[in-house]
Amino acid sequence: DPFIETQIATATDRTHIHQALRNPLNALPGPWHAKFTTLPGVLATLSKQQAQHYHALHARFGPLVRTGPRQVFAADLDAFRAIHRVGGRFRKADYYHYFGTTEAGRPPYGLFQMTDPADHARRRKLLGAGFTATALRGEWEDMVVGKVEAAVEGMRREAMLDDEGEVDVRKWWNLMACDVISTIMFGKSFDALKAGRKDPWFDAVMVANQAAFAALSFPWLYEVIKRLPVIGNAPFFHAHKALMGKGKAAVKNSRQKWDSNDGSSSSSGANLFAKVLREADPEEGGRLTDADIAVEAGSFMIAGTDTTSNTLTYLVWAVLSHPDLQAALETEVWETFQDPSLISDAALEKLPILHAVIEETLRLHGAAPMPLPRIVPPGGVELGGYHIPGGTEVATQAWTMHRDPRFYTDPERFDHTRWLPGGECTTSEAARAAFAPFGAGSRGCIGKQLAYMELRYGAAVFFRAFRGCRLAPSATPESMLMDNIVLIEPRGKVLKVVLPRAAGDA
Ligand code: HEM
Repeated sequence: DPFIETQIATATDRTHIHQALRNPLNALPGPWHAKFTTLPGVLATLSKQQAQHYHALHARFGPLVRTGPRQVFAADLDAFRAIHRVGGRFRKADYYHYFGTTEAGRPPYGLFQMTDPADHARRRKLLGAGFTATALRGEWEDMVVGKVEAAVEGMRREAMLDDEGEVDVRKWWNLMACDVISTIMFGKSFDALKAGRKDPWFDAVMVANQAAFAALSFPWLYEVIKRLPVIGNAPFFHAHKALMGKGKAAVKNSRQKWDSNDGSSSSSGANLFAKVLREADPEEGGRLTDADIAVEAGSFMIAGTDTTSNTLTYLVWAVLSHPDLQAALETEVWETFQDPSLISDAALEKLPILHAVIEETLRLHGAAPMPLPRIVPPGGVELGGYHIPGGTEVATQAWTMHRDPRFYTDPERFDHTRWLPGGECTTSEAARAAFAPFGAGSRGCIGKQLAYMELRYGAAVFFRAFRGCRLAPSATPESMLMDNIVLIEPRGKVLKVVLPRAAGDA
């Protein structure tokens, strides 16, 4: 069994002490145990301190740190550029195979999970056309507006029913982001906003993620337990089946006739794939099987929901924590759009304060600041003055790049003025180059323009509707501490805001 062979090879590699002593990575700075194990990073991840753990190692050991027998972290601009350069030969680590809706680590892989550069380039070409700003504005902007307005309306309703006038904005941003991406992927929204709660599909995602993490971190144990009678039947090992089952709806709606989709349930129900398949040349289109569509639909749901909604949540938190900024943003959106019919994504993009607030939120609270592991190409590379052998895993993380005082003055401080004309993020080449909330290069976020559209509309419609809102007493800095396993989330899980009583009348 090739799988068992790989596991034995990996385990032997980890435990062979004499091999560890000959490793060229021994020249790199790092904790002593990095020669033998990656376990401290796994444990930090389990305690939701993934990016923070590696950040602390950078603070202690510098921009290049060895973190495991064959694992290195880099936080230098040159190293970052080399690793993520378009056309560069660093491929994604196999780790990504564990982030899908299929059985842990098993194909078929979606765009996010693919590690083979040629496979990825083909798939990206096929799907990418649907995610440019122009395509999104032409095909989905009205739908996004509808979902954002429904979320803000839901917040208003919930606050009115609450004695203190409080509402959990994180919940509503999450439902909004879910309905947006499900409409694009499935042709029909999951209707989370209508139901007022997350679709049960996400429960299966959570269980599948836990199984994937177990399979990745403790492969032997996982494979053994999975094969045991009774316990091997536990939902933990089978959550992926429900996810793939739901994916069939995406397949069905990819066969619908594509015409300008308004995203409502009454439209044809055509989804992104209907357009992709219609426009791709038959040979390329033919490469997208039913299973591929089901996998992509699920994978985009995962990549496109909590990311955007947690970023919007932190945006509201950051703005309400700075009353002068709140007043300035409220005035900007209110005065520019006294006539709400003038609001459009293209117009929102031009608002300086809104733009600056979004960028600064993405710098300090971007939802995906985690390590992005890549594999050093055969022959090895020079990084930060050290030779890194081919096959080494090397990771960069936005968490550290975005908090580096070499690139940003007083980096931990939320200061949107950095992004205003003349601010350091518009004048400093290094500040711009280190900013990578959506990753970089050919594996950068395909949903970046959609995320910006949701962030712009979400923030503008919210601060226009709820002028003078404030943080609820429960929204303390402790409750908003960032936990991180891949994505960030507030430790308190909710962000409660007190809405003004006559909110939304405007
Ligand atoms: C604020 C919101 C978002 C943030 C911060 C974010 C961040 C990221 C990052 C850092 C990566 C690179 C991962 C890596 O290199 O390992 C990525 C990739 C990706 N994102 Fe996003 N994302 C966001 C929203 C979205 C949305 C809305 C979608 C859905 C359309 C999406 C879909 C994807 C996909 C499919 C990839 C893989 C792209 C590829 O490998 O070609 N993301 N995202």
